[in-house]
Amino acid sequence: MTTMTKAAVFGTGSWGTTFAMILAEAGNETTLWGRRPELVEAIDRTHTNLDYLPGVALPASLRATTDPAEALRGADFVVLAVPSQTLRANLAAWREHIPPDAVLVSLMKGIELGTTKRMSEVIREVANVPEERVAVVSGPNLAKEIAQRQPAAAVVACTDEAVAERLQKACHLPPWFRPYTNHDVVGVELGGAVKNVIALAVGVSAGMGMGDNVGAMLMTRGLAEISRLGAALGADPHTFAGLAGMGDLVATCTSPLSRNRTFGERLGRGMTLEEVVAATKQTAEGVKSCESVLELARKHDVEMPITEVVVGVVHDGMSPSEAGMLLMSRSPKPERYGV
Ligand SMILES: NC(=O)C1=CN([C@@H]2O[C@H](COP(=O)(O)OP(=O)(O)OC[C@H]3O[C@@H](n4cnc5c(N)ncnc54)[C@H](O)[C@@H]3O)[C@@H](O)[C@H]2O)C=CC1
Ligand SMILES: O=C(CO)COP(=O)(O)O
Repeated sequence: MTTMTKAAVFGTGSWGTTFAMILAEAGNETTLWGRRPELVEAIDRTHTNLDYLPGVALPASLRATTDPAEALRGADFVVLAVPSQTLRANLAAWREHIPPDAVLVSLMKGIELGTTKRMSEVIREVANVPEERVAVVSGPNLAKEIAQRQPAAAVVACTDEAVAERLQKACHLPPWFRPYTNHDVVGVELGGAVKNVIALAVGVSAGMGMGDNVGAMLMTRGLAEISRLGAALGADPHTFAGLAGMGDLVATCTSPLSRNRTFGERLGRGMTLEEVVAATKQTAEGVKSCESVLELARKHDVEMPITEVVVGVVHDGMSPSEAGMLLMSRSPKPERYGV
């Protein structure tokens, strides 16, 4: 007799809820953990998440709870979808209930402020687990499209190929969700975190009224920045041509659904930072992670000019036109990729 795979998903935001839908429909016994009792109760009873996914019918088999111990009981996969900057504190509160052999899965796309750690590093440190028990899911996965059952592909990364394949199997749901495996955890995570910073830049340019040449320039040179940082941190350069690199960069930088692009667009249109923050109801990871990405780049002596001006515009009062001027006035150089 085969027993059902059990998954606990932490975070009832748009991506946590959508990924929990996929896991539940793929046949895993899935429980969603959330902070707010009213929302959790509504998900559990009415199978809807009106706050984050209005109009979407969640699978009847998907359970929800505010009790981490209940969600984690017997879990094979512990999927983490909270904001990157709160993960450390969240996980510290949950770790005592995590089953000893469970695989911890990060859906998050950020770099921790202060430590410059990737989410898989934070998970390993706080939950005290080896790298073979930590996996990352990333790629062009705008949650709202997937929740409406549009097809999407993703990358499931783990240094242990067998673990990646196990997770791939658990979330493979034809014709809706197609996960590929990859062993390059560093590259997959960097692609996901840094594309948010580049999406802020593309958004600012669009908000200023710039056209597609500017967007394409920022995306392409942004990919060069991601690749340079990846090379310095030991990532596989091929990862950045894949779904978690180029794929996610294009989806996020071009989609009106992207919170990061939209945040940038509002700044580019002349709204103040306070106004944009007040108008942004969901997690736009690049807003905080641009600072930790830049710090990481400086630690490793990597030049990231787009990231620098994003930090300037978002945090240091630089005007969007000053940012554009700075980028375009850099000394001319040959186009070389990954250096
Ligand atoms: N929405 C999307 O399309 C995708 C998002 N991601 C990543 O997934 C992660 C989560 O994003 P979303 O679900 O979109 O965010 P969201 O903003 O929709 O939801 C965040 C969730 O975290 C909870 N939360 C906020 N502060 C918390 C705290 N202090 N402690 C515990 N829970 C807290 C919120 O209540 C909410 O349930 C982010 O790192 C994001 O970059 C990745 C792929 C796609
Ligand atoms: O990561 C995402 C798509 O893959 C979502 O991007 P935003 O966080 O900018 O909405």
